[in-house]
Amino acid sequence: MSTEASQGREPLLEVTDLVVEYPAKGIGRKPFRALKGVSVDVMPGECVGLVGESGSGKTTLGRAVLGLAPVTDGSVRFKGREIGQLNRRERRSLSDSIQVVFQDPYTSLNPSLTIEQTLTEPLRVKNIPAAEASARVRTLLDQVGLPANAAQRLPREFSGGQRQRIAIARALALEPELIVCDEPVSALDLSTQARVLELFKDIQEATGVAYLFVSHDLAVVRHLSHRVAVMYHGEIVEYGDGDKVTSDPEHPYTQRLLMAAPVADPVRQAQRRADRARMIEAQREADLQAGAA
Ligand SMILES: Nc1ncnc2c1ncn2[C@@H]1O[C@H](COP(=O)(O)OP(=O)(O)OP(=O)(O)O)[C@@H](O)[C@H]1O
Repeated sequence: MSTEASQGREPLLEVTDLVVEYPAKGIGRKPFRALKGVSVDVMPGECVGLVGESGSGKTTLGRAVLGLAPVTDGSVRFKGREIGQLNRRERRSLSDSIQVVFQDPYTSLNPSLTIEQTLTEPLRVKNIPAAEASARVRTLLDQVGLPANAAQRLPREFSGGQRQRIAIARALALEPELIVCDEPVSALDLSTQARVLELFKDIQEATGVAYLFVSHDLAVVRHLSHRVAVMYHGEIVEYGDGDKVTSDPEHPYTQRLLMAAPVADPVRQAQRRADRARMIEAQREADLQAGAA
């Protein structure tokens, strides 16, 4: 099913029968199959919500889209190209086209860089002249609802919601076509969540960027997803129109999710996600450096 705006167009992202296995921990043990044949697609300018409980495989799917998961079988195609078969130059260009926003705005920003430095870093790698980069920073700050004087300040001077706006601005710096949003509002209080979700929506309307929006919270994905995929134990059990899936689900698991309480141990969950976000960021930076070399 496609959104009205995207009818007749090719998918931006096409994941087909994807299997991801993590290596066995210990001799004689089997690899752990985190994704068991997952198919999902995202059209240009669309938001596809990926919802499911902790451990269902959402982050693994997001990592596979970024080319960072051990794909055992199936395919991940971006604009028709198999991600695993890209050469170094193509991978670098993919890093520009697919960006990521993580859950924790406290750990995803470098505390020693000013906001201007944070936002110009990806532009510097692309050899964009300093004056042009500065102008771009002003535009990005405006786009995410922050004042121009935020540029000279450090992340610690901002609230969680403001930091997430900065992380979104950084993701937008290279004008990506797709942003993988990995629980981007889960660390925020409810009213801040609502404002940041509105921002995601406004940005999508203004720029036409597509989102793969990962969340454990059905209420969050409902807010901006055109389509919703529900994950359970490494499989997609329900996939379709966002309103339908989030208000009148067919699968018993989605029905339970609709009634479910939030995560049992949010502190542990946040810690695990922060660790993984750091790992993903380090891998992407290593990729970028390797590409720039
Ligand atoms: N690097 C890894 N090595 C081994 N197993 C892993 C690895 N990363 C994730 N897993 C396992 O794969 C399964 C899916 O994990 P994943 O993080 O994708 O789920 P999730 O739905 O995003 O959960 P959460 O919301 O808690 O992050 C889990 O059982 C997890 O323990």
